[in-house]
Amino acid sequence: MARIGIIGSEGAMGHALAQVIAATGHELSGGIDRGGCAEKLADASEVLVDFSAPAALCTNLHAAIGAGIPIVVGTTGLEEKHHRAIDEAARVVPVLQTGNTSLGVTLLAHLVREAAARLGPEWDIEILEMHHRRKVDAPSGTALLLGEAAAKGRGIDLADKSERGRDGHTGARKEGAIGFASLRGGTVAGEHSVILAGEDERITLSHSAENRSIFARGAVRAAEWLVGKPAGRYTMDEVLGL
Ligand SMILES: NC(=O)C1=CN([C@@H]2O[C@H](COP(=O)(O)OP(=O)(O)OC[C@H]3O[C@@H](n4cnc5c(N)ncnc54)[C@H](OP(=O)(O)O)[C@@H]3O)[C@@H](O)[C@H]2O)C=CC1
Ligand SMILES: O=C(O)C1=N[C@H](C(=O)O)C[C@H](O)C1
Repeated sequence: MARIGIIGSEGAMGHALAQVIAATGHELSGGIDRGGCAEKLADASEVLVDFSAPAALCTNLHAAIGAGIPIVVGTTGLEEKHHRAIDEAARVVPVLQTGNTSLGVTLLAHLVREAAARLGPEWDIEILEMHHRRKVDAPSGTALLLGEAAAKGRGIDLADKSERGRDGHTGARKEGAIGFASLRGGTVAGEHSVILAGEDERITLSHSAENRSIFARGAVRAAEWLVGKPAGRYTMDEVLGL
């Protein structure tokens, strides 16, 4: 059983995490939100779970390093500089970052990679996501994770091929592009579809989150798995043995 500290504890994910921590017999060492002291929380914890905001990431990584404990980063909307900071931190403590902690999406990424690897670039890949009206980042972390999986399958760099935010006279679709589209509304917990569109046929690989408990369960599983691991950057694949 692990002593788990939550960053973003009053948020939607913070509440879902607290429920899973209680239900699984782990101990909640505390929680912070904006203005809270990450160092103090880290000192009281065996592992941190961060579902807050990108602006908090560096402080949270430093707190984990200061206390010498692992951290799960579930926050999305991360940029290149955040990934560099995660790589740096992972030299000192165990860090797991993912845009989606659920078993279903972790498996879906494998299926997407496999499909992209087997189908040629004449199959257009489009990623569609829908989330609740409160979501502040787009495309979702999951959509980007699925885009990375498709790009890996194709042996290309996503940054070179991604098409985001089409509007106006865009011109025809570029061969080999990976497109993203984001919808926002209501209370949708998370819908993702990867559409592979070929000549006269289409494959759609989809995942629907019915509520946030799937993310919370995955994050708590990742947290308990990380305790005692050597420094390094880990993935949900490793946690779930996929
Ligand atoms: N990887 C995954 O599987 C999942 C990832 N997410 C991601 O997790 C994040 C949180 O989602 P959600 O819970 O829905 O969002 P909410 O807005 O409901 O909660 C965010 C919480 O983080 C707090 N927060 C904001 N800034 C800071 C800061 N600088 N330091 C500490 N706490 C801070 C907020 O406090 P305050 O109100 O005071 O600003 C709030 O309590 C998002 O990036 C979301 O995309 C969500 C679900 C699953
Ligand atoms: O903000 C959310 O709610 C979610 N965020 C993650 C994302 O950006 O993909 C995961 C999940 O889809 C819910």
